[in-house]
Amino acid sequence: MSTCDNIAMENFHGQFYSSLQRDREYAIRVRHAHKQYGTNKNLCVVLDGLSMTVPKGIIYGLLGASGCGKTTLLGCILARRRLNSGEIWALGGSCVKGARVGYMPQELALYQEFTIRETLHYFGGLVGMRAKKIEDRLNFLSNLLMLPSVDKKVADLSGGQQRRVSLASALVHEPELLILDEPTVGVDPVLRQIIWDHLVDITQTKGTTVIMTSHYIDEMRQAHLIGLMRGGRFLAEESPRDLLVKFSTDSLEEVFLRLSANQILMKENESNDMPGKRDSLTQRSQNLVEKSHFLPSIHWDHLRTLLWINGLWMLRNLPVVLFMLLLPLVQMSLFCSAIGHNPKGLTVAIVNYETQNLSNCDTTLACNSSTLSCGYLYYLKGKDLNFVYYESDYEATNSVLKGKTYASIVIKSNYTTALQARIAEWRDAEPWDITASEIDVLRDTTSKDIATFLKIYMYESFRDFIGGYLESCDYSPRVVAVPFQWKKPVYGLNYPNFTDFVNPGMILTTIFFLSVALTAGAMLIQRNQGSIERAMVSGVTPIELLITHIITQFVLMMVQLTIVLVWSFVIFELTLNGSVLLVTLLSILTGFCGMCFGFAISCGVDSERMATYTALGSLFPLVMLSGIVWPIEGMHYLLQLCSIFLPLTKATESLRSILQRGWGITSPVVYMGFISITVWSLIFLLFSIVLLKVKKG
Ligand SMILES: Nc1ncnc2c1ncn2[C@@H]1O[C@H](COP(=O)(O)OP(=O)(O)OP(=O)(O)O)[C@@H](O)[C@H]1O
Repeated sequence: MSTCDNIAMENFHGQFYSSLQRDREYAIRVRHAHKQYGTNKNLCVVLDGLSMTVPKGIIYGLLGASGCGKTTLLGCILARRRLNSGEIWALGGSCVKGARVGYMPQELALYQEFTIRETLHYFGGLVGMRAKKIEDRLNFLSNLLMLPSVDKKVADLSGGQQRRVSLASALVHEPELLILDEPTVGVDPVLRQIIWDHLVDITQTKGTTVIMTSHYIDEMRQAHLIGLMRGGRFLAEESPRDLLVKFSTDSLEEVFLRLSANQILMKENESNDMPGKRDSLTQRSQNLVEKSHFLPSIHWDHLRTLLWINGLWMLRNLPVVLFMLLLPLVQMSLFCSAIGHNPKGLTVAIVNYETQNLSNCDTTLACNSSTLSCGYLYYLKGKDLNFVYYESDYEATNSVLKGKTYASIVIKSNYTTALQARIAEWRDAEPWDITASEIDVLRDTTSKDIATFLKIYMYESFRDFIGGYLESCDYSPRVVAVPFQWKKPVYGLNYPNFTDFVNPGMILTTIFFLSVALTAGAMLIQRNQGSIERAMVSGVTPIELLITHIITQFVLMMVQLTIVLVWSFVIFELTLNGSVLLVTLLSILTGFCGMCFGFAISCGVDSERMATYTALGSLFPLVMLSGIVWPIEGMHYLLQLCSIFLPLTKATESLRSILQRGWGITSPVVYMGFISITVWSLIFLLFSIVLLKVKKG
């Protein structure tokens, strides 16, 4: 049972039972409808106690100036907008949707990239029509509405042709009730008459009820009944013939003008004589705001058609889809090859006062060596540095000042003898020997990482050099080593690398934000094209929309995920010590969370531009505060508190522990990541559903 039917069932009881019997004779009955937009300051009352009666099997023309509320009234009849107060009964229930109604909105609300045939199969499929029947109707309607080749894309049609496809989409399933918002705009007079003849024919032969709006007042002569709307009410609701006779004219336009003038006069009298009458009228109207339920109402026809249309959309937008699939590949390739590797080929200025003759520089480490400086430089060069030799420390300093080199290394003239003395007489070493055995280093530390790496290279090469020299003198190298015994790390590598640290966060951020972009983009495109609105009138529920989008995006996300994981662990061989299954599951949950966030964004904002700003605006705080590029322990304690509540923080910690520590799901750090990302997905989903509900008004 659909949401609509549920509401109708609720309202069967009590005071409405008898009136419902009466309402069954009418296609539509509206009583004391009040609808306003905005709040106190910007209050705009569109329907002001309006009542409307549409018998079955007639054409009802809704006329009125632009902005008088015709579209709003149709939206309320279709339960796409809520009344503030008043009652609406449509085809015997409190709202009407699905196969019983055909709706042509004012805006086009068609997928531009689909052909006429695909468009009609989409709308027919949504209301459960079989393909054969749709084809028959397609032939009939394309002849009737003089459509071009049915295999032409909607985007390639003229404005008038596109509106005719929109009309055909409303007519395809031969509904009981047709609601057409300006169906004849942009249609030439001959075709306009053909459309009118068809509408008259289906009211007579099939008992169809048609409610239509038009700006061409005089074409409404052909309607059985017209409602002239102004100031939120009807000036008249009669047959055009009666109105023309009553006002002794042959122009409906003149009738409208004279009724409008009467209304202005009456309003002036009302406000002089009876202030407050309007308020009491509004208050007397019973508030029967439709209760919208989010009970799962799922139809296979809807799911099948929505999935087909989503797949077709991807096929028609192949460059966009390919871009979304290639993006993670490019991103992971760039990340793995550009981030976290030790800098190589750094240029360093060298001044070796011990020997300026490089060809004579003996690098052999022997106890009686006279050029130990050459030995040290040999080890340092092994760190892949690029040496530039200078004759004086003045020149070397200048090269650092001018940014030609990252550091200058100056070795004093009696380096070897001083170093040998320092080692042999370590306790009684003379101060000048200590000074002469020191190497002077001048660095440019504007790049923290390069400065740190240079320092590490110099320490490590000195450790290896001095160790080799001491061994050649039969000393233990440990005598001069820093007195720590670095055991093999419990988790991680002897030389931890930055790529491994950032990779878990990188994988999750990539999956999360690609899902956000895909989902928010697809939903907004459809919403702004009006196709979601139209699908909902065809009976599609928000839950069905969510399910089909989740399935479609899920397929894309799985491809993206496979690319990201294969690139990280197979191609770039980053550390993977834990379970591949857990890594995959956590990544899927993160992608799902991204989808839910994308839904929330698309429900919360109205334009793709705002969606992009929101997604970008959330990307940076998430990357900065989730411990992805820098440990959370290094952040301000207030930010540390914030970071706990972000969706990617616990998930990143969890993935890092799986990848590097090899921990399983029983570890609290690991399962907290799973719990946190699941809770966030639910929060985003609930938020989307609440927004959908609230925004409907
Ligand atoms: N979502 C909204 N929020 C605020 N105001 C709205 C909203 N939708 C419509 N309105 C206002 O309500 C009034 C009636 O709009 P509506 O679209 O129903 O008019 P209309 O009679 O269909 O106009 P037209 O013939 O030009 O299509 C207009 O003044 C419009 O600005």
